[in-house]
Amino acid sequence: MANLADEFMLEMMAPRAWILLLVPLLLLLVRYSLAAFSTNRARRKRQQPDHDLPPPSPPALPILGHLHLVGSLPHVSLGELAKKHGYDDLMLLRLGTMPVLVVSSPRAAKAVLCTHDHVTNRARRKRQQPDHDLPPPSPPALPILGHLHLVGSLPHVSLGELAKKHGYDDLMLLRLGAMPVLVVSSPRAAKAVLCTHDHVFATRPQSVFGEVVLYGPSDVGFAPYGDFWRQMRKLFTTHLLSAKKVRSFRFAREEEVSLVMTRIGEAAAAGVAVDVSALLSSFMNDLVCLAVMGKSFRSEGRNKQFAELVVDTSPLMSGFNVEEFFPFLGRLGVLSKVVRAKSERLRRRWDELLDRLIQDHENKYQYQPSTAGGTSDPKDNDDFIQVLLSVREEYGLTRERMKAILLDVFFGIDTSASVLDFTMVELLRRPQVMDKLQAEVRSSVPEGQGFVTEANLTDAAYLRAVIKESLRLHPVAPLLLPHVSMASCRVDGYMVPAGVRVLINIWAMARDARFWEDPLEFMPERFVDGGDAAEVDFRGNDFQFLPFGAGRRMCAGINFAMATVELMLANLVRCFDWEMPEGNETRDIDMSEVFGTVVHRKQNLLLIPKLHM
Ligand code: HEM
Repeated sequence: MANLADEFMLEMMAPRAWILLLVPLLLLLVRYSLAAFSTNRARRKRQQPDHDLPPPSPPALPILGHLHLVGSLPHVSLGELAKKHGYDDLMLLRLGTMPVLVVSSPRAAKAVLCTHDHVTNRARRKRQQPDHDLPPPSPPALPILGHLHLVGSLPHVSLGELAKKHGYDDLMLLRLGAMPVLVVSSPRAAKAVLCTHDHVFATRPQSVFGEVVLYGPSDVGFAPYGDFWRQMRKLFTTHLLSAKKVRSFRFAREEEVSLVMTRIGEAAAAGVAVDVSALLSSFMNDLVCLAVMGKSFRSEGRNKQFAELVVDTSPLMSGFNVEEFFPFLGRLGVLSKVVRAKSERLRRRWDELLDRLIQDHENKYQYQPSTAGGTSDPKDNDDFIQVLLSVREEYGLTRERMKAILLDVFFGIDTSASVLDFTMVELLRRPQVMDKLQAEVRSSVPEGQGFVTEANLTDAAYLRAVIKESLRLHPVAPLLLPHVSMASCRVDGYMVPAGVRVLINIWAMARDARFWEDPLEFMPERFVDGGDAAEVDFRGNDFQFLPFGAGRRMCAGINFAMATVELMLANLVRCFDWEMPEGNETRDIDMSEVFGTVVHRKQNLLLIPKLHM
């Protein structure tokens, strides 16, 4: 045995035996090392991938992708799927056409949400501070209607609420039927549209109404932007409604106001209620008739005919008509025929009244174009028809163009009457404001003087603040008149395509707590010295307050409107104290509105006047 052991030991010590023993051992070692190396490499590759391969995906179906693998509880089914395939960290799926990365481990979550957070945030930031070619954001839409079902009977209110709900505080792109509409809800975006890019947004939409009732359109308010509009606007602002011309109508205004005060005085003496809303409308109508025709046709009933025509025309002007949202319906014929027929009927009624008036003027004044420049200079006290006849050569005015311009003047009636109506209601609801206003106006008129004149009102700061506050809380054109983009344009970082209708929601901006203190309170004090909005005016430079618009298409009748509203309001509060009819409280006054080109209160205001003097 010992020999055998010795022999074995000797064998082992021999070099050949060592080699024989070592080779299989080495082979085994290499195999294990290689196996360990390759598994580690695969693990490492999964753990710290350093290649351009996408994350792994389970097998997918042709169109559905992995959609059929996602159950009603996606967190559960995605968890099970990842586990089943061993995709413990990341798994790339395709749900329909949408690629989706599923993150299932803390390490991968840290990589996405912490290490590479800037990549995901960049996309979010891009949406928040846009500087790209994307259109403005839109809420979800329905297939054919688009967002039409979201616009209620008071579009300024529903559009304001919609913008707020989705956080689209500046711009929001809607589709009303087939029509793309940009809704502007912040002063910054309004400034971009009406000031910075005013030249791009200065045109108006086309409509059957404009084509038929406004002869083309050949007026100022609805004419497309261009040389013709520029000429008509110049005519309007230099000859019809310049500050000088408005001053020259001062006595006519004072006379019309005194007539109204006399009528109210009679009601006061009889102790009966007055329909203040109706009275204000007929006052504005009579005043405009006087400005246009040079004399009142009240007794002949012609003033009333104009008033009725304005009321009948108003619904077609609002720009919220079905055939405009669905032009294909128009092309089918039925709808456009109805609208056209309605417009033609209105146009015939306007023609009948205006043609006669213009003809009378032509016969009476025998207008001859002057030799030099083809113009005879209009005089200060000429009525509007006289003015138009005297400059017709200079401006190339046809009979139709004259009528279109006169229509714009008539459309202005409604605005001022509605402003006065809203103001009276707010004053009744706030007796302290009424008292303060009455004190200011009454103290500015010398004792013994009958009615308030414009000369008495030069320092009436509170009166102006009251009117401003009324225009802020109740802008009578809450979406302005519609503008249209003439080219694609970057607004506030978003790309607005050409041909988009633009609505500026001045109603929402004037009630936005970001720009106004206690925005829903009627507080004229904000506009007087020391108030937080003392420097804010409505002349188109303060974009949180745009009752007359801003830029090129801003209201052309602002001087005429303000002079009239101030004088009428001053007389109403100076000559009378006002009470609600028996059994009614001021808190019962219905503030609901009716939308149109001009917004009105739904119910007429009935009040009992008490003579002050
Ligand atoms: C308080 C009364 C009034 C208010 C609140 C008012 C308001 C407005 C507004 C918001 C616009 C549209 C601006 C835009 O689209 O950017 C406008 C346009 C216009 N307004 Fe007035 N308005 C008033 C009275 C008048 C009066 C009395 C007249 C004429 C006698 C008049 C003539 C016009 C005209 C011609 C335009 C169209 C301007 C254009 O497109 O170039 N407005 N007005």
